[in-house]
Amino acid sequence: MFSFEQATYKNILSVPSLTIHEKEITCIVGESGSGKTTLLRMLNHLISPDGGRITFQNRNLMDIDPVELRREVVMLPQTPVIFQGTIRDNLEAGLRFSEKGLPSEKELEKTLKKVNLLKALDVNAQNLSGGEKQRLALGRILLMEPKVLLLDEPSSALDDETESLIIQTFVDYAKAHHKTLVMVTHSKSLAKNFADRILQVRGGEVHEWNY
Ligand SMILES: Nc1ncnc2c1ncn2[C@@H]1O[C@H](COP(=O)(O)OP(=O)(O)OP(=O)(O)O)[C@@H](O)[C@H]1O
Repeated sequence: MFSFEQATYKNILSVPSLTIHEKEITCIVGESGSGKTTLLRMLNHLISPDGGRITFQNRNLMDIDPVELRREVVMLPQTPVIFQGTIRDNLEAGLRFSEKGLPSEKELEKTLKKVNLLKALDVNAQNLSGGEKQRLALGRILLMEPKVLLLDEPSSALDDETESLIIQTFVDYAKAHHKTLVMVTHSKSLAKNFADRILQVRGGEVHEWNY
């Protein structure tokens, strides 16, 4: 689905050859600062390689309109983006951005239940806790129904229970809907539990980790 060909980024990453397969759960592990987030950001073209190329469904990422790409390849960053306004505004934001139709009231409420956010749609999103904001951002992504979900490890500000809930929700969703999930995690045991394949970033290189 994604293919790296001699792709390099500054002196941070050098990836001569790497394929990320469709409908698999790929976990990315590696020490802090090794380049895991950088790798994830390359997949939805938040940054582009300064050498070589990356393809998505056999098309060079450079040739794909970023709005079109991010309709299909959606990232949940370490610290979620929360917009001014209500929970409803925030749930609808992704669909507005990707120029998709807006969901019904019922769909919005169903999504809140899915991510275990038991709040009214008209609540001001700024007043939510860190974990609730993370779940709201997750709900926004689920509504977009992208082909590929990119999950950067939820910030360490979250308690373990909330973190595993978010990851579990992502994994269940990806499995049930045959989505491709690429997930950064510091936890090798978590990766072993969930991943079809584990990639390790180390010394600027990316290798398959066979445990
Ligand atoms: N745009 C950039 N320009 C220069 N250096 C950068 C840039 N982006 C990231 N870096 C550096 O590249 C390295 C890898 O960063 P990255 O965020 O990808 O690591 P990580 O493995 O995700 O770390 P963590 O587990 O701590 O989140 C770090 O040393 C970081 O400071």
